[in-house]
Amino acid sequence: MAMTSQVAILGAGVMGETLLSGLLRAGRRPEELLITERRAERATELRERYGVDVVTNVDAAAKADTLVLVVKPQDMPDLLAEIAPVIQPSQTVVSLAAGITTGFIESRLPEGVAVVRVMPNTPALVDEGMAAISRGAHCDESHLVLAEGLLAATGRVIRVPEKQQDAVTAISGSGPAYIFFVVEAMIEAGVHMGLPRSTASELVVQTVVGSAKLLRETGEHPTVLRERVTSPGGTTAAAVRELEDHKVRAAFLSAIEAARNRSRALAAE
Ligand SMILES: NC(=O)C1=CN([C@@H]2O[C@H](COP(=O)(O)OP(=O)(O)OC[C@H]3O[C@@H](n4cnc5c(N)ncnc54)[C@H](O)[C@@H]3O)[C@@H](O)[C@H]2O)C=CC1
Ligand SMILES: O=C(O)[C@@H]1CCC=N1
Repeated sequence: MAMTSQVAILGAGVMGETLLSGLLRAGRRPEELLITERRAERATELRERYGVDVVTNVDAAAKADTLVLVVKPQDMPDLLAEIAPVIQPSQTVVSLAAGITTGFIESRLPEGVAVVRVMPNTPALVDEGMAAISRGAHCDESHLVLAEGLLAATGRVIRVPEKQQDAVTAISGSGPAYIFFVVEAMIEAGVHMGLPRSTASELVVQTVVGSAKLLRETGEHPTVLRERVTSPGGTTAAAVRELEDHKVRAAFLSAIEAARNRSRALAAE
């Protein structure tokens, strides 16, 4: 039986810390949270920074009602083997690992444990995260609501059928990296044209933030917004023609399909 209403975050790397800090910002007390972390130095750093207890995986699985698994997909089998002997069907498992199915996790835990699969993203660190959640075989509404409560601390949450999770991973899970890639390229272009790096950086970052806000607040289709920037015979038309000539749109389609395929392959590994 779980003894408290604690949430344990198992694996406190980039995404584990993002969730931990988000829960604390959203008003959870450090005593309600536990973390586990294989790297001792990292564990000490997080305990000092956030005032949360660091425990072993077995202790976390014995104590917490909700276990949030945030290790790399490759580390998941070992972690599941470690917690399986102590976990009870009254506990809820929430997995943030790319490519790992609820069926895989269920098959390695005692019969009846509710598993929720989540794909978050790193803008959660500034409360602008996008998370998609899917139910496992033993989940009811209360488990989904519980997972939504955790993820809503750091941004938006939607529910998707699990078969869509590989595509979700490729779009919003990896998505911030594509945007940062574009930002890097735009800053580099500014520097090539002689702008100071700091000027180029400020211009690009605010342009990305402003464009995102315009999309969100107007609800307009991106094509409409792009057409508004594109004066006939003007500068934008010249640039967009180059993007089309370099098949940038096709490159995005291929890149995102590669991410989707990699998510599928992680499950097989
Ligand atoms: N970084 C991202 O943007 C996103 C990551 N994810 C998923 O989140 C998971 C974690 O990713 P990151 O945080 O980026 O990786 P990371 O490598 O930064 O963090 C994983 C942490 O788990 C620890 N760890 C590994 N095995 C452990 C064990 N048995 N017990 C305790 N701690 C253990 C590692 O020492 C490390 O600190 C992955 O499954 C990934 O697919 C999902 C969406 C976005
Ligand atoms: O690159 C990865 O595998 C993880 C999943 C989504 C974002 N980062």
